[in-house]
Amino acid sequence: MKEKGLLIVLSGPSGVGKGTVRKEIFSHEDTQFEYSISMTTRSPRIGEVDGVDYFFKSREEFEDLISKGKLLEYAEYVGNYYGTPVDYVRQTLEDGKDVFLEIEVQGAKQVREKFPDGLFIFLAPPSLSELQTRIATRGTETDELILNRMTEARREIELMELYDYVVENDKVEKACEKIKAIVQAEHCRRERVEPKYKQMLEVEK
Ligand SMILES: Nc1ncnc2c1ncn2[C@@H]1O[C@H](COP(=O)(O)OP(=O)(O)OP(=O)(O)O)[C@@H](O)[C@H]1O
Ligand SMILES: Nc1nc2c(ncn2[C@@H]2O[C@H](COP(=O)(O)O)[C@@H](O)[C@H]2O)c(=O)[nH]1
Repeated sequence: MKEKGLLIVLSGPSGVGKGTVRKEIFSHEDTQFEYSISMTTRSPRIGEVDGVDYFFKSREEFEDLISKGKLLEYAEYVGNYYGTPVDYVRQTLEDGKDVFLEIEVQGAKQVREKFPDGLFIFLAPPSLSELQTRIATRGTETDELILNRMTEARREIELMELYDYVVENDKVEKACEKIKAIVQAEHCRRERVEPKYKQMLEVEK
């Protein structure tokens, strides 16, 4: 029987660098994970492409997906919906491939309930002031939205102890290496070789 893939959830406050870290990981050809593109009702930022960065939806379309059970998880975050398409995730895991989700903390909590054996990694900022600087430097939010995201960030950081691992995103390369090492270690931990040895010992008897 084909082994199922591993569900990897990268979460953490807005602006910590989840997208930057994810893009760096996926920029390498040897990366074996499949990225699940989220749905959102947020408007595209300059340069964002529908079907690449997100599937951009109206509120009506998103609420229809919720009512049809098409989302593995969803959350309303600073005035917009964000959610993960359930069919894509389940099918890709069934195909034996690892799926990588990059989502906020409320959504990660819901995924934990449905996939308790997923791998949950919290990306933490070096400090709150550095987090605020990163959101502001990105230049995508108004001053009011930066404050809203910082309020959320304080709540989210309190929940980091619920994760399997916390990785500090001080330097992007270092954070990526740690995440890849965690995933590799998790695969080794799950690879059960006992049946093979039991069989060998049986043959010897
Ligand atoms: N290690 C780092 N050191 C300095 N700047 C960083 C680092 N990681 C990311 N950044 C910068 O911080 C800003 C926010 O990064 P990014 O958009 O990846 O965050 P995010 O967690 O994905 O945010 P959101 O959840 O809002 O989408 C970007 O301008 C990015 O270039
Ligand atoms: N619960 C979910 N959160 C998601 C999903 N996709 C992205 N996100 C998170 O939302 C915030 C805001 O994102 P932004 O692109 O507007 O900056 C951020 O923390 C994302 O990680 C999802 O499918 N579900």
